[in-house]
Amino acid sequence: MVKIAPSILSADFKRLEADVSDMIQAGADYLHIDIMDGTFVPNISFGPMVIEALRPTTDLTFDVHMMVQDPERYVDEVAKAGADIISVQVEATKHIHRVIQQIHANDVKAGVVINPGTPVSALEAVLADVELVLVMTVNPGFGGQSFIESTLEKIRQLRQLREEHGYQYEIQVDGGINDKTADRVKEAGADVLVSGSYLFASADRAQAIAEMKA
Ligand SMILES: O=C(CO)[C@@H](O)[C@H](O)COP(=O)(O)O
Ligand SMILES: [Co+2]
Repeated sequence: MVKIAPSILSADFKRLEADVSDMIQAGADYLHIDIMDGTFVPNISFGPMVIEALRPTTDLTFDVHMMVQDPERYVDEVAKAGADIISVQVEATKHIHRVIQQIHANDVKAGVVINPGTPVSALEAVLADVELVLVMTVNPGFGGQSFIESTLEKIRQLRQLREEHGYQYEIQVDGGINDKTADRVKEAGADVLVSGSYLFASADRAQAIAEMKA
């Protein structure tokens, strides 16, 4: 069964703790936390302080998606704040292998992320070293965008490479995931579905999560 990771970018920040706890009750498997720096992406969200504030409220897996230029500058701080998984964009660093080592040195699982315009081949050399591969199904920076069809093929490729080589990573998708697109990414081979605007706007979040998992 797939895992569901609500993205708190779409939460109500004035009642963040309550919104997070509501999603946990509703059946979330991971909490997806988007850090945006205003340089790698044209938006600024929040930093490690928010992770630190939420950490004592739950044991749920904190899945941190860093949309930050040169993420090596902040990985240690994000780990110390309480991340369980840290994923970095392959386009944002000249030293992807070194950043993965840095994440692991903090006893945190490492993920790598590719934008819709980046091919799977850009991370082939590190696929054996990571616990998660995130295929962006929208261009990163904002919630509420439409799913990009051409990303489905990359999910299939990652599934095939994992089978061929015995790699261990989970395949995660992020952007435009709702009741309709969920079935398509599952069929292509995704293991973890990130969803922000759709889940947070659902009148019955438990039902929305259960339907996505089904
Ligand atoms: O990383 C990002 C956006 O860059 C995401 O995690 C969004 O928060 C997903 O939002 P929806 O597309 O599901 O509304
Ligand atoms: Co994200």
